[in-house]
Amino acid sequence: MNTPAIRIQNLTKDFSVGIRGVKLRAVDDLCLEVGDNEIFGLLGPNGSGKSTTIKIILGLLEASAGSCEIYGKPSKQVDARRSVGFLPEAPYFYRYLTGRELVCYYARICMVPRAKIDDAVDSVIELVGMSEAANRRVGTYSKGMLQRIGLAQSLVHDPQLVMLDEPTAGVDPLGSAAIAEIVRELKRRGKTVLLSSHLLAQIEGLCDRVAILHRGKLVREGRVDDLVEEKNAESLVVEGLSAEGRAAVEATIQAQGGRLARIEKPRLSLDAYFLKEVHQRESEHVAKQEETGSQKS
Ligand SMILES: Nc1ncnc2c1ncn2[C@@H]1O[C@H](COP(=O)(O)OP(=O)(O)OP(=O)(O)O)[C@@H](O)[C@H]1O
Repeated sequence: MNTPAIRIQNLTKDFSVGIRGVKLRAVDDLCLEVGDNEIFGLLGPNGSGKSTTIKIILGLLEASAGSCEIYGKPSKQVDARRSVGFLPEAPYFYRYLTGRELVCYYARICMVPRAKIDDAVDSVIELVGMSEAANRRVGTYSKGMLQRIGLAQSLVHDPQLVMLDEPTAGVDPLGSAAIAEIVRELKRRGKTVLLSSHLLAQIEGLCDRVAILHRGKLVREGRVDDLVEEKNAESLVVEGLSAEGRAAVEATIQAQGGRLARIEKPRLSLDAYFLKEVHQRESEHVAKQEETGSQKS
C-alpha cells in the first residue's frame, strides 16, 4: 500500500484563552489518514478545529499531543513540508504587486530554481485561468480572482500535497465551480489535495473522502456516497407514466413485498441550477457578441 499523504495520530491541541488562561481544546484526539492522490475534505462548522489541524500539519502550530506525518516523515521536519502548497483561509497579499509579480515572489521563497521561475509562473497562472489579469495589481482583484492567484502561489513550486483552507469562502458559485475544476485537474496530475470547508454543497461532488469534525473531534469519516446514500432504499426516476400506470407500479411494489416510501420530483441542487442558468446566459451573450462582430466586419 502507498504511504499515506497525511497520517494524523491522536492529535490534540489546547489553547490557553483569556487572562486566566482557561484551556480550550481545539482538536481532540484526532486520528486521520489522507491517501496519496486523494481529494480529501475536512468539514465542520465554524470553530470545529479545521484550520488548527491544517496549521499543525504545516508546522505553523505545535500540537499539545499526538503526531502528524507527511508522506511518512514527521511534519515537524522542514524537509517533510517542502512539497506542500498552502492557501490560507484569508490570505493577505501585497496589493501593489501584479498577480504575476506576486506568484514570482512566492516562487523565489519556495526556492524554484531561477532558470525555471518564468515557466513555472506562466504555467500556474494559466492553470488557474488568470493569464489575462496577471499584469493587473492584486489590489484591483475580485474575491474570486484573489483566491485564484492564491491558488497559483500555492502551486508554483509544483507540490505533491496541496492544502486549501476554505478555498471557496466568499466566492460566487461560478468562481467556486472554477476552483473545483482546478482541484480536479490537480488530482488528474497525480497530486493530493486536502481542503477544508463548511460550504458542503460546493464540495459534495469534489471530494473522494471527507471527515466531519465537531468541537475538535472526528464525528464521521468516509467516501461521500457511502455517508450520504440511504442504505435501505432505491429510487426509480420515471417519465411519461399515466395515473393508471402509476397505480399498477405501486401495486407491483406492494405485491413484491416492497413499500413505496415516498414519491418526489427529481431536483437539481440550487448550485447546479444556478450554474446551468448562468452558463446558458453566458453562451447566449457570447453568441450575440460574435454575431454583432461578424455583422460589423
Ligand atoms: N490562536 C488561538 N488562540 C486561542 N484559541 C484559538 C486559536 N486559534 C483557534 N482557536 C480556537 O480553536 C477552536 C477551533 O478553531 P479553528 O479556527 O481551528 O476552527 P475552524 O473549524 O477552522 O473554524 P472556521 O470554519 O470558523 O475557520 C475555536 O474555538 C477557536 O476559537
